[in-house]
Amino acid sequence: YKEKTLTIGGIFPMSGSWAGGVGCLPAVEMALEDVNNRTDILPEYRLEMQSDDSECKPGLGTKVLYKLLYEKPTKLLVLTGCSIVSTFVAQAAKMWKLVVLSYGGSSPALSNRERFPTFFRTHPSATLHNPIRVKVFEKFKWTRISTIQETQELFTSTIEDLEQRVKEANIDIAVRQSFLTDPTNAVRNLKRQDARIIVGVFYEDMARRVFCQAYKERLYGKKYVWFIIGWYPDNWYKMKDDRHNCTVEQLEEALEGHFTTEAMMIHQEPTMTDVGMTAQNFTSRLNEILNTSDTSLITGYPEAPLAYDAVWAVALAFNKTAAKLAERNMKLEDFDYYNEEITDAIYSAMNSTKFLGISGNVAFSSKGDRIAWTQIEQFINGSYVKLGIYDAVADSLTWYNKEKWLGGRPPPDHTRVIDHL
Ligand SMILES: CC1(C)CO[C@@H](CC(=O)O)CN1
Repeated sequence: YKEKTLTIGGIFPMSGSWAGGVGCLPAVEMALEDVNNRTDILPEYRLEMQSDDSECKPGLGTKVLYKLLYEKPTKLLVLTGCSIVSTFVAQAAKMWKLVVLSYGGSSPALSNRERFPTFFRTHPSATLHNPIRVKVFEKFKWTRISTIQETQELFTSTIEDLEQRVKEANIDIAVRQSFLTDPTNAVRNLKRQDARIIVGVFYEDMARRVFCQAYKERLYGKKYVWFIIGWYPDNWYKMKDDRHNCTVEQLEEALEGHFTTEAMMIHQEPTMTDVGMTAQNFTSRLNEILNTSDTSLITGYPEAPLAYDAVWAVALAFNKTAAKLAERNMKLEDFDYYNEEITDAIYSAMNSTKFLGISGNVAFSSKGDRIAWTQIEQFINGSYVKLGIYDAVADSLTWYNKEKWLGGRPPPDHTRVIDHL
């Protein structure tokens, strides 16, 4: 029992623009231990991993991939983190008939079966923020929206997806602004063009500059609603940053009442999952392994459930594939980077993944995208309050009626005659 070994490759960013390997590698190792302790999963095989650090750099990530491929034993699949590394690895991996599973890739560009025919991800695409944004626009009858984005591919393709969705909902994006490093003019133009309901997509360092400018332009308060990204670190606006000259109090004033959206990366119920523990069990085990009192300092900590579930998705897919291949008198260990039949079997097993993991229901769209729930919060008196949860599959929005309006009611999306009376 478990006398044979199957090996996968793992590429983890331990430093760089997203050092998510710090929180995710321990979660992957925990999952490998857990699946190898299960006698009902891969009873003939131990699942092992060879991994290395990409520093979230595509070139180094590619070098790690080649090392994994040219060193024995044969790898049956590769786990990746950062989007930028995943795009390089997933384009190369198909030449070795390898399935790639990302636990940390959020870029919408990865939802492309032409470029990435064997790619899957347990990390949701950044476009997952858009359906709940549209749902909330409809809830408050906002049909005139404005957008402001940092010119990065991640944000450009997220706004493109939003444009698509709002059009289908008969909502209009009346004002579009973008900036590279200095948002001053973009924010000024939003004010000039009477933007009211504003979706802002940028990294947290730019968010501080945007809201400092919003403070100066008075583009905040009871007439405005800002929607920004919800996965910035806690107290992101309090970080020391000499690229803007506002005080924390000024930023807090400009930020009062803003909404954030984010994908939910950990199961919200205390219920037992299909991986044999509750989300709380997972969290306490991980905290013990990380041996830290302040997990907010661990990059990749929020994404750790995605990494843990990625290993389970691999183990369950290999389990299914082993049985399928046996019908054709083939074995997983026959894989040799050329055998398309084995890749196809792994691909179709991965494609039909469906289990309740630590990160919630794990399932993939036809493009390999993670299907997940999203949540919306509001910044009220200096802290975030959960306003609602959206399940896009069931198209159901759960709303807690906790929102606060500085003007006592939802602001209109444009100037109305009565405003002048
Ligand atoms: C939510 C976030 C921080 C988005 O970027 C991901 C990293 C990436 O897409 O490269 C990790 N998770």
